[in-house]
Amino acid sequence: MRATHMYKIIKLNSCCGRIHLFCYGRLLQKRNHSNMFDLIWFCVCERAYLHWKTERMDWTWFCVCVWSSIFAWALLLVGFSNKKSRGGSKNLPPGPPGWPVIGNMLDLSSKPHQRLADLKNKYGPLIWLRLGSVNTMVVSSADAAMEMFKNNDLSFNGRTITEAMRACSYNEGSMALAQYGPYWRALRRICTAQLLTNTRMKESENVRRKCINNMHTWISDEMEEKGSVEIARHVSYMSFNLIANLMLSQDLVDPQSKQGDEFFTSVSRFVQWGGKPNVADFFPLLKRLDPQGIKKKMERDLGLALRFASKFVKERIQQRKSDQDEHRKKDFLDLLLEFQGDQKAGEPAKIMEKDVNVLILELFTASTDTVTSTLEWAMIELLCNARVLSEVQAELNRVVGEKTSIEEEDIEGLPYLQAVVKETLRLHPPVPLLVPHKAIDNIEFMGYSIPKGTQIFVNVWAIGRDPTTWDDPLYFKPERFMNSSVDYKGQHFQLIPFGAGRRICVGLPLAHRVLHLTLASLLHSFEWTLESGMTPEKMDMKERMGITLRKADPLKAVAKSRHIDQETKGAT
Ligand code: HEM
Repeated sequence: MRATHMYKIIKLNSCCGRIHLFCYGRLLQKRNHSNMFDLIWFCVCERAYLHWKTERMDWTWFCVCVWSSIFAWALLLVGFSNKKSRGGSKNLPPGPPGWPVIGNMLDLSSKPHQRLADLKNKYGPLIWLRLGSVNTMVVSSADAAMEMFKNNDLSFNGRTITEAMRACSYNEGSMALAQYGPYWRALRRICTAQLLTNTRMKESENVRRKCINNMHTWISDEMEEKGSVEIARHVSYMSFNLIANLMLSQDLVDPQSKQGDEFFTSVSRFVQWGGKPNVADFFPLLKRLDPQGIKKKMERDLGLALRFASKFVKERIQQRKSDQDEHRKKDFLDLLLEFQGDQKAGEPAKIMEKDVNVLILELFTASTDTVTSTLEWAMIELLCNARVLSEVQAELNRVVGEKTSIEEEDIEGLPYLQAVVKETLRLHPPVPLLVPHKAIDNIEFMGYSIPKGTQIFVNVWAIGRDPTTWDDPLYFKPERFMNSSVDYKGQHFQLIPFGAGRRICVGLPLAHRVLHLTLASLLHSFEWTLESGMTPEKMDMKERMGITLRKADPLKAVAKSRHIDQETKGAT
């Protein structure tokens, strides 16, 4: 039947018809290019045939035939170019069949980590996807992650750069997006040696204390004003100020006075554009067109945020020129401006001013949203698990007791609180697919031939919920970490919310301290309950995916200044 139709269509328009027949045959041959497509194609042929039969072939149908032929040719060309872009490799990991042109883009949905976790059940721990023209491999098990980070770290150390992140030449100054090489190494060294060493950490403890105390005041004020608190808002202001103090020696935001609001908002906006899926990333031809306008919006908001950063940098350059005070304590910005690279090792002699602006901005974005996401999820889980909440409070009573403020050294004695943080990061890693890596060579990996340039997603969200690794993986059970040495510092591949290997999060030592100190302080200073009318059963745990994974509706809770409950203390 189909053949008859096709034959008659040939008579309709000899040129178009031949092309149709050829393409149709090819598509039927490659059944994995979707039945849906065959169906649409068949309908076009069928309609054309009917028109021919009733001798009503007019311009409209002539155009349909011509356009569908052009489309068919485009498909064939894309098919060939895809084959070429696979580096000729046939030995690729399994994966779902893709659509013509768009490949597996529809397989991702708005929550790619969840959809990819489902696909893992069908295709196993390594999945191959074609996202438009971008070859992508998804790593979804602890063993595969170990193989990647332990035995092949160097080969997978590149970064894919999205169109949005090319706005204002951001990618050229960024550390997170720098390709593996001397510039990236120099920046890592400055961060680890100057900002995040143990000594620096100790020196900056009072800064963390101050920022957390300010947050307590904002929470109390909001409680008085509104009767409930949006926790994430205050945590994000707190961590923004914290990094501002470490880098620029000043507070930048204050929710009461709206001070620094413009800078804070422009940073939040540009983070939002950075996380939006952009078709231009998957079809090189669309890059110039920017069909969703994402790059344009990014240029606006990132441009504004960079102008703020540049203002701080310029002021500091001036201050350093006229500085009489030789004993002024240097902060991270001073160190960036003083940096002298090892040119023999290929490092830049100095970091250019425009790149200093980018780095300053990057540390704000990398730290604020991740810390906020983790602490918001921790509070949600605790407020929905009364037993865990009372256990962690009992531990705080026991160890910290009546002291009004918690010191960082107290954290060592709070293993249950530490387990709560690990459990939160297991279930709710803020960067669920890590920052995408890229294969910098053709590489043999776990029996497959992975072509150079392949984008790599590591699905830490799926790894954290893998039933072959974790008992009751979907339950919030901090106890699982109580007599276990598993932690998130990049050695235990079942728990890698900060990544692992050379590109592991450079801010981990800071994040580790901030998460514990802030959570302990929130719980020690306030008695928390859900808003009236809200119960754990009614709590909507839906996720919202931006650059980090956040709760779709921000958590609102009621905070009451806490006096230690002697009964709980006695009972434990
Ligand atoms: C809960 C807190 C945090 C989490 C979960 C987190 C997670 C991550 C992850 C998953 C990566 C990518 C790793 C990879 O590509 O394999 C990363 C990279 C990075 N993080 Fe964090 N992060 C956190 C806090 C911070 C903080 C506080 C800072 C800044 C002081 C920071 C700065 C960075 C930077 C600069 C990179 C890029 C590193 C590179 O490409 O070499 N992060 N982080």
